[in-house]
Amino acid sequence: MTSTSTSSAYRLPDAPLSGASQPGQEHAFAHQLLEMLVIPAFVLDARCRVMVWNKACARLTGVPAYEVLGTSEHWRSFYDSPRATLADLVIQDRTDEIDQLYPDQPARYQASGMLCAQNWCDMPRAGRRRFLVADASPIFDAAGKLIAVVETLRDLTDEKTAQLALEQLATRDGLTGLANRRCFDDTLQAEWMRALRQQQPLSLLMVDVDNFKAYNDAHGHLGGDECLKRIALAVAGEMRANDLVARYGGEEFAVILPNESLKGAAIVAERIRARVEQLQLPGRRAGCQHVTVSIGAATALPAPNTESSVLVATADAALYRAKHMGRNRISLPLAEQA
Ligand SMILES: Nc1nc2c(ncn2[C@@H]2O[C@H](COP(=O)(O)OP(=O)(O)OP(=O)(O)O)[C@@H](O)[C@H]2O)c(=O)[nH]1
Repeated sequence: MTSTSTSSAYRLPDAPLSGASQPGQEHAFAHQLLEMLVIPAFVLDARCRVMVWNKACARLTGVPAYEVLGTSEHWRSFYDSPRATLADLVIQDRTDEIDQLYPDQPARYQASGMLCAQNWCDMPRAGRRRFLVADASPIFDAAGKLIAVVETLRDLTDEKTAQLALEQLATRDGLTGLANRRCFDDTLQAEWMRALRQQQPLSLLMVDVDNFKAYNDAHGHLGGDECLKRIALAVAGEMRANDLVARYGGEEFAVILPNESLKGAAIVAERIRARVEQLQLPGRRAGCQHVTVSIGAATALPAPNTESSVLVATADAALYRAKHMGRNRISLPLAEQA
C-alpha cells in the first residue's frame, strides 16, 4: 500500500515560525496547526505524555482531548490491553519491536526517521474495530535531540474490509466454504518449503466421496450439493489449527497435515472415514448403505530438488487403490503396506 505521508520529520527552528511574533509562540502556532488538521493526529513528548490530541483524533477514537492530555493513557483509545503505539516505539527507541506489534504488513522506514505501520485497532470507546495506518514523525530540537513524536492516522477500514472480502472470494470454495483448489496449491507449496527448511514430514490425504454419480442420480444435483456440504463440515471438524482442508475438485477433498507422520495421517484418515459414515446420509438407493468416502494418504520428508506434486501423486495412487479394494476405506502408499 502506498503512503502519502501527512507529516514529516520536523526540527524546531531557531527563529519563530511565520505567524508567530514572539519567541516561544512557534510552539503554540504549530499546536494550532495540528489542531486544525482534518487528519487525526496526536503528539507525544519525550516522556510519552500526550501534548496534542487534535479534534479529528478525538472524533476517530471517541476520546476527548481533556481525558488524555498530559497522560500516557492514549493507548486505551486504541487497544483493550496495554500496548505501545507507533509514536511510543519511536520515542522509546523500541523500533525493533515494530514487526512483532504490526505483523499484518512490515513497517516501512522512511527518510528522517519517519515510520509507517498499519494494524487493526480495538478502539474500545469508538465501539468498532478499525484498520489504521499510522505515520510517526520524530521532532528534534535545534540541538538535534528528540523531543516529541507526531503520529498521524488514516482510517482504511473500508479498504481493508473490501480487500479481505476479495481475498476470501479468491481462496474459498463457493459451495462448501472450504479452501479452494488455488488456496490448496499455494498452501501445499508453502508447507512443502517449510517442511524442507525444518526437515519435518508433510502428510496429505485425498478424500473422495464413493459412488457420488449414483447419489446425484438418486437425489438430484441439489441433493448432491447438500451432501457435499455435510461431508465438508465433517472433514473440517477433524482438523487441527495448522491443517488445511480444501475442496480439490468435484466430490474430492484434500487435507494437508503439516508435521504429521504417515502413522498420524492414517489415524486422521480413519477418523474422517468413520465420521462421514456416522453422518448416516442416505445412500444412492433406499436400503443401500450410507454415504461413505475413500481416502488415500501419503507422507514425505521433502528433500532439495523435489516437488510437492510427488505427494499429490502418491496420495492419489493410494486413493485409487482404496476405490479398487471396495471403497469406504483408507489406503497407504504401497511401500508402507509391504
Ligand atoms: N451435486 C454435485 N455433484 C458434483 C459436483 N461436482 C462433481 N459432482 C458429481 O460427482 C460425480 C462424480 O462421479 P465419478 O467421478 O464417476 O465418481 P463416483 O460416482 O463418485 O465413483 P467413485 O469415485 O469411483 O466412487 C459426477 O456425477 C459429478 O457430476 C458438485 O459440485 N455438486
